[in-house]
Amino acid sequence: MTELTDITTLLHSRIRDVADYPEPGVMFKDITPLLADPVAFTALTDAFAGIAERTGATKVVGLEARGFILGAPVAVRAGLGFIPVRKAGKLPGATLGQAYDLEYGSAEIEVHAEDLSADDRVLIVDDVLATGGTAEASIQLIHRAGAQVAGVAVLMELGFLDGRPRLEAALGGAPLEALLTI
Ligand SMILES: O=P(O)(O)OC[C@H]1O[C@H](OP(=O)(O)OP(=O)(O)O)[C@H](O)[C@@H]1O
Ligand SMILES: Nc1ncnc2[nH]cnc12
Repeated sequence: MTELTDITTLLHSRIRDVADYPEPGVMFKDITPLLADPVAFTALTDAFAGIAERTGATKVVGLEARGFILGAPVAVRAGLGFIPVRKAGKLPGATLGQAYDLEYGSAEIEVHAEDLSADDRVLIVDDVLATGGTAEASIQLIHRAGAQVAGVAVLMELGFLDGRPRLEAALGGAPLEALLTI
């Protein structure tokens, strides 16, 4: 087995399918088994940190909540600052906000405007790319804050929900890297 096949197999084996959660018809991809396995979690962190280095990122943005768990160790490993993009109403300072729809509902995300500047190239980290609504809204937020998007890195892409074309349009040439496609 090649190294790439190895990590793909390992990560895939640590994702649990939960049918009809959080609502009927959704196959929920649960990453908690992966988080509980230090070998898999470290391999994932290293893979994302490699993407941060290759894309010349200067900051890592994590998308609440699972993107915080995955993104914060990536920032530390890559020696970069971490910026939380939070669900609306959770950040105490001056924020920029963006509404969006996702596979099971709608929401609004916010970022502290002062956390990003025109010099920044941001790698957005999350666990799942589904419809692409969350990642697209975060790209819009980063652009509105005046910063550049270095790329989007996700653990898994749910290919049947067609998030990629939508996101690639928003990314304008920056890479969308999915370690697994389901
Ligand atoms: O591509 P999309 O259709 O936007 O869906 C993907 C998003 O949905 C999930 O987050 P969720 O909002 O459920 O929040 P959580 O991490 O707090 O559980 C997931 O962690 C992604 O952020
Ligand atoms: N099917 C799914 N599993 C886990 N997280 C998700 N976010 C959006 N859709 C999801």
